[in-house]
Amino acid sequence: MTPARLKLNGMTKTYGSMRANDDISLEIAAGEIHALLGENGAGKSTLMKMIYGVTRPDAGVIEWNGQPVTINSPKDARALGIGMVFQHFSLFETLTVAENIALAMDEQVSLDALSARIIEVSEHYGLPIAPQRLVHHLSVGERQRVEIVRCLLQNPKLLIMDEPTSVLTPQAVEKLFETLRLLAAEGCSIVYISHKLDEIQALCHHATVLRHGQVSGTCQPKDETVAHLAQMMIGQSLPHYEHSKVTLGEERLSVKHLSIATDDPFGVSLNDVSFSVRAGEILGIAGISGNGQAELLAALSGERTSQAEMIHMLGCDAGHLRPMQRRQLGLGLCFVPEERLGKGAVPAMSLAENALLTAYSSMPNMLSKGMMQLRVIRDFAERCIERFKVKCDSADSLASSLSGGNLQKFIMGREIMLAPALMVVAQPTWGVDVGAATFLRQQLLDLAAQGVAIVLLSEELDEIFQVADRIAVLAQGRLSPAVDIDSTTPDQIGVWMSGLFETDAA
Ligand SMILES: Nc1ncnc2c1ncn2[C@@H]1O[C@H](COP(=O)(O)OP(=O)(O)OP(=O)(O)O)[C@@H](O)[C@H]1O
Repeated sequence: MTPARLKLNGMTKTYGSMRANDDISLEIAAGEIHALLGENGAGKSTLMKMIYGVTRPDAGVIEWNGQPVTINSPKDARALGIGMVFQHFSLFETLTVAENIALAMDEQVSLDALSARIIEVSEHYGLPIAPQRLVHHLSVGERQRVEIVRCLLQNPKLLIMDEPTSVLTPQAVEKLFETLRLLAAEGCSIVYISHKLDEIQALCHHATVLRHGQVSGTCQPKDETVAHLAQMMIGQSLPHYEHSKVTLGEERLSVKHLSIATDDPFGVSLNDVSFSVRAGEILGIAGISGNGQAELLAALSGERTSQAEMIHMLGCDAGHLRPMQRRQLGLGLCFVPEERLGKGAVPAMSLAENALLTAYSSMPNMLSKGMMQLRVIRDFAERCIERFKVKCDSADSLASSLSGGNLQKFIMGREIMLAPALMVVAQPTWGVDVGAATFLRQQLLDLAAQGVAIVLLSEELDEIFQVADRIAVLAQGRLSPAVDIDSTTPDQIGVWMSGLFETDAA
C-alpha cells in the first residue's frame, strides 16, 4: 500500500497553560484536498506552523511519504516539497513579480530564466501573471496568484492554504478552485483552511475538524450538510438571524462629493464619493480592500480630514474634526482586518489596556485625574471577554497571544459595548469562525434595531446580503449608487466590484 503523503501522529504543542494542539493525528493522501476546520483558537494555525517548520512540536511524529522527518525551518519544509500560502502576503510593493519571487527562492536563478518559468507555470495552472509587472499595480487577487505561483515553482507535493479566499471576488474564487483541482489531479496534496463551509463542500475530499486543540471528527464534506459541518465545528447548530422591523430615523451620516487624494504611494484616491445612512439602517459597502477602503475609513474616522461639509455626522459638519472629536459626537469604529494588529489593537498591550484605548472617550470614569482606574477598565474588558466569548487566559493576556478570530471578537465587542449612535465597521468577521460570525452579525442587526446607524464595509458579500438594508460598491475609489439589498444579486454586485457599475446603473 502507498504510504500517506503526510501522516501526523500525536502532535502536541503547549503555550503556557494553553494546550494549543493536543495529540492530533491525521493522514493526507497524494492528490487529496483535505480541509482543516475548527472554531477560532481550535489550533489550526499552530498545527500548520509545525508542519511548515515555523514552530517546533512538544511531542508527536511527522511522517512524509512513510518516513519520519524533523522539520526545523520553512526551508526544511520546502526542501521536502511543502509550500504554504499565508493569509497575509509578504510582497515588496516596489519590486516586480519576478524580483519578488526570486527573493523567496531557496536556490539562485537568473531573472530571465525565472521569468520564463513563471510564465510557463502560470499558463499551465490558469493563473495569468506578467513577471515584469510591479507588485503595487496588482489587485489583491493578482497578488495572491504571485504567492501561489511562487509556491508552485518549487514543485510542491503538499500545498497549505490558510483562508485563501477571504480577499477574492466570487468569480476569482471559482478560478482559484479550478487551479487547485488541477494541482490535486496532478498528485499534489492540499491542506485547505477555511471558515467558509460551502467552499469546503465544493472543493475538499476529506475534512478534519478540530475543537479545543483535539480532533473532534472527520468527514467527507460533500456528504454533509453545511448545518452538520457547523455543528461538528462549534458543538451546536447555527442560530438563525433575527431581523426586527425597524422604522428608520433621522440621517446620521451624509457624505457629499468626497474626494481625497491618497497619502499612500500605492493607495487609491477617493473620487466624488457620496452616500448617507439613517438611524436604524445598515448600509453595506462591498468591494475588495485596496479600492479606496482604507482612504474611506480614514476619512470617516477623522484620521484624514476634509472640508467640513463633505462629512455631516450626527448633526454636525464634521469633515474637519479629528478622531477623538468625532468619537465624542458618538461615532464608534471597528477597524480590521490587516490592521487588526496595529490599528485595531496594540499587540504588546493587554486586553484591558487595549479596552482603555478607545473606550475612555465614552467612559470617562476609566480615567480620573489623569490616572487609569484599573478596576473599571478590567471590569469592562472582562465583561467584553465574557459576552463575546473571547478565548483567552484573562483581561491581562497580551493582544498578540490571541488567535486571530478571538482578537477580532474582542475588538468588535469593545465597540459594540460602547453603544455608539453611528458605527463604522470594516470586515467585522474577518477570520472569525461561523458560530462567532453569526453572533457578531446578529449583534449588528440588534444595534440597528435599537436605532444605531451602521456603515458596514465588507469583502464578504454573503455577510452584506445577510444584514444590510442597502448595498453600494467601492471600486477604484468610486462608489456605485446604493441600492436596496432585495433589488440586486451577489453576481451583479460581483460584476460591480470590478468597477463596471456605471453602465449597469445607468
Ligand atoms: N505564540 C503564542 N503564545 C501564546 N498562545 C498562543 C500562541 N499561538 C497560539 N496560541 C494559542 O493557541 C490556541 C490555538 O491558536 P491557533 O492560532 O492555532 O488557532 P486557530 O484555530 O488557527 O484560530 P483562528 O481560526 O482564530 O486563526 C489559541 O488559544 C491561541 O491563543
